[in-house]
Amino acid sequence: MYFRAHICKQLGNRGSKNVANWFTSLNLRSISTLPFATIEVEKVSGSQPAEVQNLVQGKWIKSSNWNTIVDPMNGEPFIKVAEVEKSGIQPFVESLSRCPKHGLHNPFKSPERYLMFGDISAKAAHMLAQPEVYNFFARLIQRVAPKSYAQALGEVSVTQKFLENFCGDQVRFLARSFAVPGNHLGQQSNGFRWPYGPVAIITPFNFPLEIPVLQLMGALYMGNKPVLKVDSKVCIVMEQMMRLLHNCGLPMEDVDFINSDGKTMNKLLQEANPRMTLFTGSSKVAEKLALDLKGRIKLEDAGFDWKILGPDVLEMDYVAWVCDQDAYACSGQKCSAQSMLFMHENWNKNSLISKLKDLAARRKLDDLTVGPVLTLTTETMLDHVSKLLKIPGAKLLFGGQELQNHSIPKIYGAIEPTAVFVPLDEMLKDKNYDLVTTEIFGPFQVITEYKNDQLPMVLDALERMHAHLTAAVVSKDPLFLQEVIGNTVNGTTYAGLRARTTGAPQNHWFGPAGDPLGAGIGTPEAIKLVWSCHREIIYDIGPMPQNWGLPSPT
Ligand SMILES: N[C@@H](CCC=O)C(=O)O
Repeated sequence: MYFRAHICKQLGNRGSKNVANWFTSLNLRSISTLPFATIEVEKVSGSQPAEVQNLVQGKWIKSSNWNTIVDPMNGEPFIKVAEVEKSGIQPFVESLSRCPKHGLHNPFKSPERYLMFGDISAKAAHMLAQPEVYNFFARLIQRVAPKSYAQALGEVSVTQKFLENFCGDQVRFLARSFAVPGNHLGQQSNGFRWPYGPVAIITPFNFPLEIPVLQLMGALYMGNKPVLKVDSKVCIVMEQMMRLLHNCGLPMEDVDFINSDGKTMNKLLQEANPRMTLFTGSSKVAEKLALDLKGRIKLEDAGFDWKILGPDVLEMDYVAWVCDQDAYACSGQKCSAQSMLFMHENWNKNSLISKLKDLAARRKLDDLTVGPVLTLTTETMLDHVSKLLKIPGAKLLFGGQELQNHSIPKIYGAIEPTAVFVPLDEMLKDKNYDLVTTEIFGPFQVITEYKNDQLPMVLDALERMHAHLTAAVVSKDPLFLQEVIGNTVNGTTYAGLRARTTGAPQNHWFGPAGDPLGAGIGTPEAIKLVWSCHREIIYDIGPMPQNWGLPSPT
């Protein structure tokens, strides 16, 4: 993306220090003059808390129930979210119910809306490419889901590029149909992409902009009417983005935006009965929703994502750097984060671990290259480390300590980038396997080692895992890549010397495989699969066969 290249060049000239300060010191147009924004991102604080509202039936509404969000960096209450209570869901239920099953548009109804969304995407992409706008969103993401400026900007960049991809005619091309000649004159079958109509989207805290925008726009493009719920801790980002989209022409009534607790959302889903719900988040909630919604759901849930370093040791510094980014960028809070590294013994002989340790030591709270963990406490994570260290042969490779000199509130976690070594044979034992493969959504990974003849054990470990989201096979040997890819299932698998587990841009399908409920995000295939179903219209218009006579019954 051109603005990314521009920024990187600037950053290169200045070093990566204090990037946020550098941006705020730029002579940017005052944030309050952004045509859509209702907040000033640098001013949101305990003394000037921001408010987040709900949108239903085309109107922004407050609520008498305010949920206070604390600043993850210092515990100050800094955002007030108007949360809809159970008694307040009726307008949302009515709004969804007004949308028929055949959607707001489809190939036979209001096709001009496909073009309208092409225009909205073009305008929104252009707007997000303006420095004052992308900086606004990158900083807002940093305020609520602390990550480095580069990581926050990466999220804005993926979103901007995604919108560019669906400008002009690209939305209508998503609904491309096909025709197959029939058995006789006048018969022809046509396959169409059909919307579900009323739908729901539930998204997590870790990508406050990228995940909701990509899913929301996909839902809209295909003709659905979504109600969107984003994790309350970060919902302010999407609330502001909704305002940007309205500014770019999105009709106010096309999307409802709700803030509530999980129970209220569950009640809304039960009563409004959306035809499809897309859930991105933890496996536990996903399983409950699948039951409650009787399977009318698609999921992008947890990933215990792994990387295998093959026997050929090459480009050690590069591979070590990718491992560090995959395990610890965003403090390990990506669904794609590297949770387990299987390293061929040749890498261990070549000091990979000491390189990983040095790279992890560069991370600091000042620039948010390591920061608060929003779903686990320090105690829970360190407790997990101690349990792993009781396994025979296990050892702490680095980390394992609370961050120093921080004011991250106790409800959140704050640990150094951490790696624990667990021997492969111990990991595979039934009594250890579940513990070793428990996903810790923080700056934490397990590292293990294998020898040439132990690849089947590694593949066995992978076969026994439950969530199959991202994976990386690092090797130049095509036969090795073939062997590992052919015996595994992860939906987004990178293969080759530069393989990674994280950082999927909008042009890579991102989603789990091996699960009929698995959803995808980003690409045209993901949009079509998640947000539309197949409808076949078989035209059979005649003429009647010559000399047709009444056949015997069959
Ligand atoms: N692009 C992000 C994932 C977004 C999730 O749906 C990554 O690669 O970690």
